[in-house]
Amino acid sequence: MIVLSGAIGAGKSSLATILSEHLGTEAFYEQVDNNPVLPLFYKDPKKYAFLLQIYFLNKRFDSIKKAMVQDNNVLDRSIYEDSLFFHMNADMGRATPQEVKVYDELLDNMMQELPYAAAKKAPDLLVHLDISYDTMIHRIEKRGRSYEQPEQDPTLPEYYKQLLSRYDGWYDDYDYSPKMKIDGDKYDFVENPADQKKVLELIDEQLRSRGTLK
Ligand SMILES: Nc1ncnc2c1ncn2[C@@H]1O[C@H](COP(=O)(O)OP(=O)(O)OP(=O)(O)O)[C@@H](O)[C@H]1O
Ligand SMILES: Nc1nc(=O)c2ncn([C@H]3C[C@H](O)[C@@H](CO)O3)c2[nH]1
Repeated sequence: MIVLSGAIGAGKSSLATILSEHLGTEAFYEQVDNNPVLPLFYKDPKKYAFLLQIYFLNKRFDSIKKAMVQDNNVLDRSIYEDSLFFHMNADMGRATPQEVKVYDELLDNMMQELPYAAAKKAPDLLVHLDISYDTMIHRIEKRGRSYEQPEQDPTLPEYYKQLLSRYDGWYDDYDYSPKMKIDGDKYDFVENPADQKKVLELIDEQLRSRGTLK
């Protein structure tokens, strides 16, 4: 299983489609447009942060179990980033220490079950999409989900900046599997075929060296 990571609008869903088509495998997507809790969270984060987190945890676990059945299936966000989101929200006062404790223990407990539920516990490769704040805002505007737009809520730019700064440390500390970083500002793998080819080559190279691509 290949897992993609990156902030909001980094291009994970787009790359999951491109990469899985390239490898002839299946992509597993985060529940967004059909997620009933996400718009509630953006409207009232304090009330819904914990519920949203449990929603994502449940869906993510389900995707991991399905994705791990075959080499090189692609998951468009890691379960470890959910924890990054939740701890950031908790530090902003949107979840109580008790909720954090319940979440952390539940996550830990569920992760211990993974080797029984799936073939392997960790991904074969993490592909991190690194983007700047300007790119992030541009992509969020381009995609146009209403509840994510900065003009809906003046606190969102600060939320996005915090998220990006936490991602830097998160990637450096990540050690569950081999990892690689793609410069999401530099490579327009959505609209530029030469960039797309280059990004796929970079990932293929890593997969070959790990023995999951012949
Ligand atoms: N490398 C890229 N070059 C140009 N446009 C891109 C690139 N990556 C993504 N986009 C565009 O940016 C928007 C967001 O991309 P996408 O939905 O793939 O991001 P994501 O990382 O899955 O976001 P989220 O975490 O919110 O689910 C889309 O409109 C997509 O077409
Ligand atoms: N609070 C919170 N916790 C998560 O684990 C999480 N994962 C994703 N998201 C939000 C970001 C995008 O708006 C949208 C799509 O990624 O969903 C999250 N929000």
